[in-house]
Amino acid sequence: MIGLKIPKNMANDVRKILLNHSLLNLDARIKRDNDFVIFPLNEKPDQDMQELIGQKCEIIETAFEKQKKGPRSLKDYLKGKIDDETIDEIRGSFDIIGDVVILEIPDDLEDYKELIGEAALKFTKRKAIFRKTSEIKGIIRTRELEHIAGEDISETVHQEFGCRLMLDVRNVYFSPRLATERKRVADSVKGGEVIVDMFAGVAPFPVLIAKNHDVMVYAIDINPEAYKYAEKNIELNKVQDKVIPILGDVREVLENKDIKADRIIMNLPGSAYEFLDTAVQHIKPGGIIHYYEFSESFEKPIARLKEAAYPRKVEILDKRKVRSRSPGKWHMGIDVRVF
Ligand SMILES: C[S@@+](CC[C@H](N)C(=O)[O-])C[C@H]1O[C@@H](n2cnc3c(N)ncnc32)[C@H](O)[C@@H]1O
Repeated sequence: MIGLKIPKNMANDVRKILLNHSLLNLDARIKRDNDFVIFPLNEKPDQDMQELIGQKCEIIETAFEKQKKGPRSLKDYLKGKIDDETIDEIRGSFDIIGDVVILEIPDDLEDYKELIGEAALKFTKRKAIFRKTSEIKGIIRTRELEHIAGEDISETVHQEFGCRLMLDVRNVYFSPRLATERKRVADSVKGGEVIVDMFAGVAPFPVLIAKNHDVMVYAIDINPEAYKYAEKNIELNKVQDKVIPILGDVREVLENKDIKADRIIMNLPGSAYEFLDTAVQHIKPGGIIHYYEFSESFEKPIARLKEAAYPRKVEILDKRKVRSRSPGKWHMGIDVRVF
């Protein structure tokens, strides 16, 4: 069977990436020794995935023991009670944030919510299970949640690429699904940069960047709760001398500060376009904007970027579908250099 051999200290983060991309073979047992972990894979990861995981990974051919019998998956726990297709849908909706699991349960399974919650609790071995009861909405981008199993705790510490991120899932925006996007951006940073995260939330981008580079990051957010956790996370990750948290509307904050940035992060995909003029005013010649937008195609966000920058010239460095938003619509990421 194909295995992915990686140094032990990377195992936790890589396991999450493999699970998110359905690459981990759950029927086989992970191998471990003092220095390395070997994950059993369903298929060989493509080049992009291998680069993301890191250069220290090695694809090898090796034998794995079979997993012990007993309920291991959500399907095993719910067998005979809910049909397999619906369980797959619920499983696909899982967001695991620290000790908290957030999942989606279709309305017609309302009567089974406690059962599903208990199964999710056993399956994930986390502390609290919440059900999504609204879309992400409003300026601060939070959603309503219903507690369905375990302890009713919504504050937790999530681990991501060596960073510890404290947050309350009820009061702030946070998506573990953006972990690989954050890593991609952080990996492109160079030492000495001045960076502005215009919509920083609990500061996952700034903390990851500052942990790995000698930089100065301004982490701005309008949500007082997100600001509070950003302050905590900066302290938890010991990056106080590199990240400055600022509470306020980014337009007003930047209007009163003479900041010129080498890099600006604009992860507010529903309305970041309204703030492009501010970003262009504060980006240095040759600086990079990481711009995000919900869109069906790349054309619209690219046209908006060009229009906002005019008469300055832009170079599109990269464009990608970060994740699916709804059928036909994507959370697009565009990296652009502004001259
Ligand atoms: C989609 S979240 C992104 C959070 C963070 N970048 C992350 O990856 O987790 C967008 C954030 O923008 C903040 N926000 C919305 N409008 C804002 C504004 N005008 N000025 C500053 N922050 C704003 C929200 O409070 C929210 O935390």
